[in-house]
Amino acid sequence: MTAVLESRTVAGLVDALEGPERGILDEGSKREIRRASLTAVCVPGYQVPFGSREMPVARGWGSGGLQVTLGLLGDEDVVKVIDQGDDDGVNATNLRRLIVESERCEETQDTRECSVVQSRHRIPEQPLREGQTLVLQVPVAEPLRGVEKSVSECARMHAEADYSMMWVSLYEDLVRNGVITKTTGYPVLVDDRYVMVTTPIPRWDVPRLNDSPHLTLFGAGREKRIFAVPPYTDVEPLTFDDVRYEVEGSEQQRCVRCGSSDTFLVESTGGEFACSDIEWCTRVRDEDVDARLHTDNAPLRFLPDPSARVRGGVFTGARREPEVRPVPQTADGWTLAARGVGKVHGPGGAEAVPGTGPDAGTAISPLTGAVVAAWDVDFDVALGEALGVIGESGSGKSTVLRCLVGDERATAGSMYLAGVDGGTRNIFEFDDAERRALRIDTLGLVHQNPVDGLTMTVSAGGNIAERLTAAGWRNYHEIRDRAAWLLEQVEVPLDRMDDPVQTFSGGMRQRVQIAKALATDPGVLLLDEPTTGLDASVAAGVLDLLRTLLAERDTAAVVVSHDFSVIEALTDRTIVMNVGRVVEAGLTDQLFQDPHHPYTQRLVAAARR
Ligand SMILES: Nc1ncnc2c1ncn2[C@@H]1O[C@H](COP(=O)(O)OP(=O)(O)OP(=O)(O)O)[C@@H](O)[C@H]1O
Repeated sequence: MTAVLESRTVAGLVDALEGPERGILDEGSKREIRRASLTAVCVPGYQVPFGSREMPVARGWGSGGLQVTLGLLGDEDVVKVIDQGDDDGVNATNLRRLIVESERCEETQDTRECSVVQSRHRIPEQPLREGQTLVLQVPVAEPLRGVEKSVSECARMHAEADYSMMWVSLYEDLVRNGVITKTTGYPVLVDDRYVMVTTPIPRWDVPRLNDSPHLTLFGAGREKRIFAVPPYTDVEPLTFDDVRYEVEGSEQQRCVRCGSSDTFLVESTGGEFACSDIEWCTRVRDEDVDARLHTDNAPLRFLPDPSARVRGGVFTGARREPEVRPVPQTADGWTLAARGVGKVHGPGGAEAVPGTGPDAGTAISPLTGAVVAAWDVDFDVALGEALGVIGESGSGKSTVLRCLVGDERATAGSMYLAGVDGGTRNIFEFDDAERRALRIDTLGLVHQNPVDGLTMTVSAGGNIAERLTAAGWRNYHEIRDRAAWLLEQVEVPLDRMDDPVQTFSGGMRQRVQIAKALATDPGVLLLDEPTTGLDASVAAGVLDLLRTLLAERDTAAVVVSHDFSVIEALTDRTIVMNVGRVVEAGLTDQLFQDPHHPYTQRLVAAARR
C-alpha cells in the first residue's frame, strides 16, 4: 500500500481532482472518473461504478478506456495510444488525435517516454515502470457473467468471495479439452480477494499485471465500471494447483521481421509469425532496446508443455475416499437442536398464533389473517441418528426444514449445531453469508426436486466440484478422484461422470444430488422428500442407498416426508406435524406399531394400505 501511495501516478490522480476545466469531458465527469479511479486503486480488482458519458466515438472504440484517459490526463502528461499493438492503425490514430486535441497534451509512440498508455489488446512489450499508467479498454467487465446471469447474484458472489461457479467452469473446460481454453479476458485473482477479468489482452500479457511497478486502470464504458491493479499488487491467473497456467506461443517461434522469440507473436496469412507490438519490433531491428530487461519480464516460463497437461477423456484415476471427520456432539448428546421454531407468513408475528393449530383446525390467524406455518417445534438429533418429520401436505414440515437450512428466516425459536462454537450460538442469528458458509461445510441438503440442488447444464463431476471448490479445494485431480468415489458410492456409472446432469434420468439425478450433498462430509444431512416424484422401483433404489449411507456414517439426519414408509425405512425417531404443530413424537417403529394421536393413526393407516 505504501508503494501505491508513493506512486507518482496515484498522487497525480489526487492532484488532478482539482485540475482546470478543458476538453470534451466536462469537469464534473472528470471528477467522477478520478474519484472512481481512486476508489478502484484503494480496492484492487473491485468494479467501481461511475457515471459514464456518451463519447463522440463509435461503438467498439472503447469509450470506457477513453473516458478514463481523458479524466486522468494533466498538463505534464504524454500519451501513447495503441490498438492491436499498433500506434498507426485507424483506431489508434483517431483516438490519439481526439485525446491530444481535447486535452492539449503531448503525444508519443515511444512507450519509454509516455506517462499514460491507452490500449485495447496489448500491454506494450517495453516493460512499464513506476509512475506510468496503463489504461485498458474493457468490453465486458464482469468475470462472472459467463456463469451467472443475475447482476445481484454476481454482486453477492463478489461480496462473499464465492467463486465456486468460476472454478466449475474451469473444471468443465479441463474435462472437455484437457486444457483451459479461455484465450482473452482470462480471469485473475487480484490481491488475493477479487476475481477480475483481464480485457481482450492475450494470456501472454496477463503475467505482466502481477507485481508490476505501473498502475493499470480498466475502463468499461457499456457496464460503466472502473477497476484497477495498483503498482506491486498480486495478480494470479485462476488455475488449479496441479494445472499449469499457459500462455500462447512456442519456444520455436520467432518474429519474421526482428527475430524476437520472447514477444507475443501473431501468425500472418503466409504462416509466418511476427511481433504484434510494432513499436517494439521496429526498435529491436534498430537495436534500440534493453533486450535483457525484456527477456527477464517475458512470460517464457508459462510457455505450453504438453507433457505436463492433464488427461481428458473417461475417468481412469483413483477413487479418493474422504478422510472421515468426526461428527461433533454436545455433552447433552445432540449434534443439531431446534428449540421452539416458528414461522408466521404475514402480519403479527407471535401475536398471530392464538386461534391457530390442530385444535382450531386452521393455520390462518383469526386475529391478523397471517399463516402460522409452524410454531413451537422442538427437537434434537444425536450423532448417527436420523429424525423423521412427517405430516400431510401443508402441515409445516418443509417450513421447518427451510428455516434450518436458511432458505427462510424463522419468526421464532433458535437452532444450534454442536460443531459451531460447541452448540452455544443461535444459528438463526447468523447473517446470510454465514449461513451459506454453513451450507458448504456443515449442512448437506437434498431437495425433493434435483433441479433445486444441481446445476443441470454442468456434469455430474462438475456439480460435485462446485461444492468442493466452494469448500476451498483447488487440486483438479483430487477433486476428480473425490467425485469418482462419491459417484461410485451412489452407484452412478463413472462413464457418465462427465455428462451434463440434464441428460440423466430422475433417479440418477437424485443420486448425483445425494453425492453432492455428501461431498464435504457434512455432519448434518437434511433430506426433503428425497424419493417423492420418482417411480416406485427407482424410489426403492434411492431409499436403499440412503439407508446404507446413513448406516455407514455418524451423520445426524433430518428426513422430511409425507410418506410413513420413507420415514420408517430411514429414521430412528419421528415427530408428527399437523397444522403447524408437533402432535406426537417418539421412536419411529413404536409410532408405526402403536400410534396414539388420531392424526398419526390416519397417516399409519394410509402407509399400510
Ligand atoms: N410464503 C408463504 N406465504 C404464505 N403461506 C405459506 C408460505 N409458505 C408456506 N405457506 C403455508 O404454510 C403452511 C405450511 O407449508 P409447508 O410447505 O411447510 O407444508 P408442508 O407440510 O411441507 O407441505 P408440502 O409437503 O406440500 O410441502 C401451508 O399452509 C402453506 O400454504
